[in-house]
Amino acid sequence: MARKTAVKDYIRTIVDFPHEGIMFRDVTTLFADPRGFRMAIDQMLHPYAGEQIDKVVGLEARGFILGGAIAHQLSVGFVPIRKKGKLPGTTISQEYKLEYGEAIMEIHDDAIQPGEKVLVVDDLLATGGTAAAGIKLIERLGGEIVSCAFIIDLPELGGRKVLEDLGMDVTVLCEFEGA
Ligand SMILES: O=P(O)(O)OC[C@H]1O[C@H](OP(=O)(O)OP(=O)(O)O)[C@H](O)[C@@H]1O
Ligand SMILES: Nc1ncnc2[nH]cnc12
Repeated sequence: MARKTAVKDYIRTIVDFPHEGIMFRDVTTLFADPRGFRMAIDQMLHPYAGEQIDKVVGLEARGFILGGAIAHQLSVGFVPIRKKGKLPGTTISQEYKLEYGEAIMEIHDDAIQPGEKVLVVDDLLATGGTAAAGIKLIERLGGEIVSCAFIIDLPELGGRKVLEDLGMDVTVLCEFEGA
């Protein structure tokens, strides 16, 4: 490939993973490259310069990698939203739809204080089910979501509209066609 100049150039596509017909957009190649990783973090943060953000919330699992770096850069705390049964303290739960069946996300019930301004972070927006569950958990704790930031949007899967219909501001760094 020619010289990489954009975040999208660092993302690898694996065909037929985890199922036949899926074009898996693999951000590990972006994370592994110091220039690419810094570019992604800087660009994800850029729209929020000067905005008040009290907490960064990352969605399991790749949202933890991005969220940790972004929270560190902002000098604010990081909060994980995890799949059911992983968090040790008292949690609240939210069901969400997967391609097949349903799953449950959880957050510690003392992780966000009412009125705190929250930035939600994940690597990829597909159907929006994961992020919508995260949004509901944060709002149930009284958090005020400033925005939801992703590296990748898969527009054909409609997640951006799902989040915007929930009243969310959404930022993405790049789009890929196909599921
Ligand atoms: O918009 P959606 O249709 O909800 O899909 C997006 C989610 O799917 C991927 O995570 P995955 O469920 O593969 O979990 P993992 O990061 O723990 O592997 C991705 O990192 C998002 O969190
Ligand atoms: N195509 C895809 N690539 C990576 N992660 C995903 N999560 C849902 N769809 C995905």
